[in-house]
Amino acid sequence: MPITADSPLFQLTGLALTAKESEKHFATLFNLSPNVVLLTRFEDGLICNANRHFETTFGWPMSDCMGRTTLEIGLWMAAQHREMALEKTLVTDEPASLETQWRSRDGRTHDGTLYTQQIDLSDGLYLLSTFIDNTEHIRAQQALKASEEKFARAFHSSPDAIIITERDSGRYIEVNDGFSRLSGYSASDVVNRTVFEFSIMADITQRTRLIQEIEEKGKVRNRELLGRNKDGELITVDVSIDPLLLDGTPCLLITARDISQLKNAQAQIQHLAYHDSLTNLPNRALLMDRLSQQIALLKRHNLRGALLFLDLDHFKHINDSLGHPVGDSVLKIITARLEASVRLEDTVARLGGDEFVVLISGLEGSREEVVDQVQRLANTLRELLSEPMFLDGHRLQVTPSIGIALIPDHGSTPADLLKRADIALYRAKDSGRNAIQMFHATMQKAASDRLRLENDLRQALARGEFSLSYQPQVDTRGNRIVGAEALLRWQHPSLGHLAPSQFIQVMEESGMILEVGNWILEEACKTGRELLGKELIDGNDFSLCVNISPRQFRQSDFVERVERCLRTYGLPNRLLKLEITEGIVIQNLDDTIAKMLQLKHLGISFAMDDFGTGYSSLTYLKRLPVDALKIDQSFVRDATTDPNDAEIVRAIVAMAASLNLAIIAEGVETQEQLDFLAQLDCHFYQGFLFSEPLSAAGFETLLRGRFL
Ligand SMILES: Nc1nc2c(ncn2[C@@H]2O[C@@H]3COP(=O)(O)O[C@H]4[C@@H](O)[C@H](n5cnc6c(=O)[nH]c(N)nc65)O[C@@H]4COP(=O)(O)O[C@H]3[C@H]2O)c(=O)[nH]1
Repeated sequence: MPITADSPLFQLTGLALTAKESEKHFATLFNLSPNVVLLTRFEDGLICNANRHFETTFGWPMSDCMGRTTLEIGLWMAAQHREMALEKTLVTDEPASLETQWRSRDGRTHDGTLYTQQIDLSDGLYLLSTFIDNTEHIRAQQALKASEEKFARAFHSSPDAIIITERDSGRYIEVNDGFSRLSGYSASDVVNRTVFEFSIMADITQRTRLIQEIEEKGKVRNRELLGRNKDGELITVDVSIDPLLLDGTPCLLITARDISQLKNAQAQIQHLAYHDSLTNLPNRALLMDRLSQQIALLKRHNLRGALLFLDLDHFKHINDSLGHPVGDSVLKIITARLEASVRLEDTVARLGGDEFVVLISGLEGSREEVVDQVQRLANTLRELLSEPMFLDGHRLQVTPSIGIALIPDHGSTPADLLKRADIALYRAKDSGRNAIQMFHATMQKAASDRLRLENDLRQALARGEFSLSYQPQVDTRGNRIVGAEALLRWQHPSLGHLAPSQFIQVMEESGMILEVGNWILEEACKTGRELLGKELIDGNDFSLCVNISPRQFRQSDFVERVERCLRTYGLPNRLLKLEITEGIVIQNLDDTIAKMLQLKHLGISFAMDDFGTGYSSLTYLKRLPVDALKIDQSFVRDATTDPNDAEIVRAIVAMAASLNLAIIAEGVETQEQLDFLAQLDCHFYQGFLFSEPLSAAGFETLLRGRFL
């Protein structure tokens, strides 16, 4: 209520004051009023007086607005507003109130409550207006409302469950939709009831501990808890809690998020990271983990364990010839057989491809007894895995090779043990496969020697340490040189000259034979070209024999490579004879035959090397388009002394004759051997008797001597 001249206070104080003093007093009150007070002429709003507050609030000093009307200075937002205010004063003597807006000099709008009252003074009718500026208050209220709305929206639309409970009683005060989604309970189900009446928190005793933690640390963040929904299902939730004071009551603001799916996904990822997807067996990472646990455990209990490293013999052939789906099924059957034959506490792992590892733990007894136990188990596994399996109409039999390392005898770290079991496996394979081999310290040396050899071999080609020797092949009838076999030589920087038998297999296994084999072919063709150019050999009556390893032959572009090489050196195709071994037919006979036919079509011929030492299947031989058989030197060597070998040589010669194949004997060292062969009508041979393998220059000299 504005203070006016008629106000009780004024009148009360006025009783004791003179008119002059009253006027002064009024002026003081007028100016000191915390509200805006304005005196205008009733009829037109001419500004007669305004207090300081008016001046500061609306930016109109008295000097600027005196003598102007309120409409002229734009105080009202609209002229009707003023009329409404005037009208209100007509119906009551009391100050009339009106919610309105006034505009300040700089155009800003002020919301306020306007009290107006007519004052009848001696010189006319006036309007005393008191404006209580509510702008800030209204703005603050609006901001509060907006903020409340914002929070209410955030509260209700949050994907997370948000719950407010009283801290001590556990009474639900408010829950959002997220809570209903998570728990299955609606707000009306729970509000005003306590958390103790539900089992939404699977273990309610945790609540006390959480409250304690809040008291100590001020909050709880991202705690993984178990919840239970209305259907009784357990859910894993991530919970954060903050303390809250509502109307003086300590409360808890709880946000919870269902992380069950996330946990499942995490568990799945974890599983995938530690398991092989095809067989679901533990993979290398998990095996290594279990192995290190086992090593510690066995040590503590003074027990032994064993690591069995298994690999399936010729598994690649199954994949290559019957396809990967059959290969996969074989691996699954092997997995099932392995799992069925070990104890639950043992681990069967797949390291990849056809490599499996069985970790046997807790073996008691003396070392001999443990070795015996493990060997018996390995043998059982070997027999079990070798049982035939029937897949896709195929009867398959896969045999394993098994390497064994004893824990802790053969290593104290997972890596060492695995490496040693692998070394033993390698030895088992080397000894003819389908075998079991226990690690032995001497194997370590062999393995590291082999590794060194492999590393040295990798650099041999680039360092120019390889060369080719040529061993002449002779026709006894006329003692003519009818060909030469190119033989690889390696001059090792520290070990000196190494025979191919010491490194060809390493090259074959490591794949280096592809690159080196290419080089051999090129080198032989280059020499052939030179000899031809010098007319030291007859393009129509000479065979340049090059050994081709199975892996080299299996290259998909092998035919093109050979053709390209011959073209590059301008060598007649018929000059080239490829020496293959029976190993070539182990894989995909049809493909081998197709490739051979392609090469034969180009004029290239084939000799079957080391005949008699391998499978020597007549079925293969009949189907393979070879031109010649080479009698292995092991038979030739003893043919004159051992009747068995003599018989074998005789049989090979007869077989060659009946299949219409040429025949050549290798390793002929004595005249006696030569005579024996001649008597069988075997006239072609190579061997020290005629010449050792010679360097290209040496061979050239030999040829030159014969032509001169
Ligand atoms: N005791 C005796 N030995 C004789 C006699 N005449 C020749 N030899 C040796 O017998 C081997 C004949 O070669 P191979 O049977 O193809 O057997 C070869 C062949 O399988 C392989 N090899 C050699 N060079 C190559 C090559 O360039 N590529 C491939 N893939 N394998 C090769 O290494 C094997 C051994 O080669 P080398 O050590 O050069 O041994 C050669 C040769 O030096 C003899 O009268 N008495």
